[in-house]
Amino acid sequence: MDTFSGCALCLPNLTQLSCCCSREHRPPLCIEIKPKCGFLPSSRHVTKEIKHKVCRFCMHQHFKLAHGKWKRLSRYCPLDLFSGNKQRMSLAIKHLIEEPQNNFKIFKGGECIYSCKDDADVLQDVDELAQHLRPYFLPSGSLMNGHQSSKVVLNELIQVIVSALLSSWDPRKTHLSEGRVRCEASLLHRDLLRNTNHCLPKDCVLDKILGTQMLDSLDIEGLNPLFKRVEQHLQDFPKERSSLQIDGPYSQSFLEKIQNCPTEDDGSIEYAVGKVHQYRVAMTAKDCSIMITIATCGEEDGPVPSLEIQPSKPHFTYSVSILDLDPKPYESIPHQSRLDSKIVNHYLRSTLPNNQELANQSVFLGWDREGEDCTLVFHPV
Ligand SMILES: O=P(O)(O)O[C@@H]1[C@@H](OP(=O)(O)O)[C@H](OP(=O)(O)O)[C@H](O)[C@H](OP(=O)(O)O)[C@H]1OP(=O)(O)O
Ligand SMILES: Nc1ncnc2c1ncn2[C@@H]1O[C@H](COP(=O)(O)OP(=O)(O)OP(=O)(O)O)[C@@H](O)[C@H]1O
Repeated sequence: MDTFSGCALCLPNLTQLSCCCSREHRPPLCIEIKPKCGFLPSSRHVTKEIKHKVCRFCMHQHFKLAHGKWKRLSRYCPLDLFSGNKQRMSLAIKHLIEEPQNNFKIFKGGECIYSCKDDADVLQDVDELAQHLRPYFLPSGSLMNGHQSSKVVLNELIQVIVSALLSSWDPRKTHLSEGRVRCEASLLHRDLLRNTNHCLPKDCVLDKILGTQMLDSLDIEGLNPLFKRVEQHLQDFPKERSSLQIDGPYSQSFLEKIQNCPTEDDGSIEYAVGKVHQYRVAMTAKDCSIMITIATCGEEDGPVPSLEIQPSKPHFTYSVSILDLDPKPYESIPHQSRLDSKIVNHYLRSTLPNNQELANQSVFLGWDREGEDCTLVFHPV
């Protein structure tokens, strides 16, 4: 905790439900998912073809493993989760359960019962999790036991999470462009990727997050020159830092700068600032978490509107919230640019044998072996 910050946020405890209708007094379950970026960039500014094919999360996994952040590769792909296709979403959640890293946690009655434990035997953990979940998803008299019941229980949990992620009051759909929702690193069968209808219910939590993430329309490669334009402007007119709201406040007028940003680059500072602000908001949405809190509802609780997730299964009351929305600082943009190059170069080097030669040559193309930008720029004299 930053005890010098001078301010603090007081938030409700999202692992609990404000109104828990269960008479059985079973503690609520809360599933926390940090979904990360759910689309492939289509910006013409992207210089590495691989970024149009493999998503940032999947490339980043190899970088994280190499740098010791995690011991095992996660098979989770955010593009599966954001696809709107229930089969793909279920697999994405299954992969999160297998290797939660910092993307998946489960709380029971406010206490974390499942999260990343890098040294633990994962299989044992999953069985332990199933034991916790059994009373929520299997009838008390069920004769099923052992491995079979764990599978059923985890499958039920996955179905409930999918339903909560897709829940929306709006009957309309957001159709997703196919080229942006298929990641070549995802382990899903190509047919499943090809023959599915990609759409999310409008206004479901995934639709809201994805829409905000997509404010990053230029990719960091297209954003970088605009960041430099803003930097130059601030050097020339330092007093404008405050009116351009570079460090906030994140008020209505900040929102207007984002909404009213010109669609084409007219060379103005307004365009550059608008795009930088949009990028920072998108970064926040790429790093936020979803909290899904559920509690069992008995039939004796009577009809409670919109609380039924699956008609033939146990009924749950639920709430879906978004967490960790603190704005990403303006100063982090150069770091983002360097990190992007490192991740992509590392991926090309480590996974694609045919790119070995390209990677070895990369020092001449402007990247050293660590992926740092080391381009020599020759100016006319
Ligand atoms: O850059 P990324 O994608 O690695 O995201 C960072 C997260 O790493 P992750 O990949 O989710 O393990 C990182 O997560 P951890 O602290 O590693 O759990 C932070 O959320 C970081 O945000 P901030 O700089 O602390 O505001 C995140 O940094 P931002 O890029 O969102 O600023
Ligand atoms: N309102 C809340 N209700 C319940 N749990 C919460 C709430 N806010 C945060 N948490 C829990 O605390 C964890 C850390 O929260 P958060 O990411 O907002 O803090 P942070 O200080 O930014 O930490 P970090 O730097 O690790 O991201 C979350 O992943 C979540 O498990």
